[in-house]
Amino acid sequence: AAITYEHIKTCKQTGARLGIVHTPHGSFETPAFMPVGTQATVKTMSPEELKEMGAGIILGNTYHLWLRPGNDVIKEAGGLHKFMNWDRPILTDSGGFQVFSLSEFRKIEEEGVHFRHHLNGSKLFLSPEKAMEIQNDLGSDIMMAFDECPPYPATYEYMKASVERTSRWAERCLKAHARPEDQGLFGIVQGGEFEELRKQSAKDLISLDFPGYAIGGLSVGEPKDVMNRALEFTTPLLPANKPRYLMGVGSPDSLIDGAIRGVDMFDCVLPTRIARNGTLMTSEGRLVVKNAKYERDFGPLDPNCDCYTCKNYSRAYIRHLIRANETFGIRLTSYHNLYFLLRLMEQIREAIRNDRLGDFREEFFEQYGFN
Ligand SMILES: CNc1nc2cc3c(cc2[nH]1)N=C(N)NC3
Repeated sequence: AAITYEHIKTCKQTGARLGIVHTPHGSFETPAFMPVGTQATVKTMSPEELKEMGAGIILGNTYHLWLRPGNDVIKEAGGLHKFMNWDRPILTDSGGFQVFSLSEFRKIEEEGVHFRHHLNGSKLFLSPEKAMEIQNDLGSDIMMAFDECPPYPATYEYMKASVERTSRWAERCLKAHARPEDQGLFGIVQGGEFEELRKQSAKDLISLDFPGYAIGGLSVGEPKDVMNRALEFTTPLLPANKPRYLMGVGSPDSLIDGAIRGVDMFDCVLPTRIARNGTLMTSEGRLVVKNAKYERDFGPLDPNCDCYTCKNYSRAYIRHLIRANETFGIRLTSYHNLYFLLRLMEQIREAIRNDRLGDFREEFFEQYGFN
């Protein structure tokens, strides 16, 4: 099989697990954070810098790459790995979420979704088969099934019909899966905050025997306790010998709380997105470097960080670059934020090794300033 999960151990203090995911382009340790490279680049970072900071796998996006430059172009280049010069694992999202979050969308039918291009308004159509064809051309190691991503909140009735359709679409994705020996296809469990529907969705997808499962429909504006409760009754439904991927998460506290609840893989645009306006994640909490109080602060962004940015540049200098709209500024802030999250995942894995992730959560929350 293209994707296999190796369980190393489960933390004795929490439900967190330490593992390794093996893919055709190499392996990565879990729990893992996956930097997002929506348009075939993790914004402002080179592949060498991503490797230097320890990124084991990155994300690409079916929706965006289909629209621009086109999956045909990337296929002709020899696939996404060659096109972007990244020889480690790549996971591509299926476009399900992007259609519902980006496009003024028209109509969901059994066949697929009709919607308008989010940039030029032209009419478009995505289906399970089309999403699989695009990901096949991209050549990603992990493909995501094409699912319906209901808005939050949604009624039980709407969510029930949506889950049943997502299960039918998952089966169609499996049928359209051209190269299962080279690419792994993950099913996406939906069902919102309804335990019965999460159970139904998980049951349907497990019967299709995917090599990994994502938990979708979260991190869509629901309160954190709703997300944590949904995780508490969803992750135990999923097979212990396969990776569990919580889509679109997240912030440092959500990564720790997701790992504690048995999640193995995470992705989020947060680190690079907030970096672009000079907001940094540091060991003492969030820091907005444009703030006047840093004008003559010649210390590092984070005194407890040993990343390239923190070893070589000051808050004053980075503040200046960001205010002057100098591109080098967002390179430095992006590098630090990604490094911060990747190092947090290493600390989480270390805490699992030492059966103390609960204690680590207390220490981190105290220092970072979470409640
Ligand atoms: C940022 N929050 C977020 N929630 C998500 C949920 C999903 C997703 C992407 C997400 N991102 N992709 C899917 N194909 N389905 C579920």
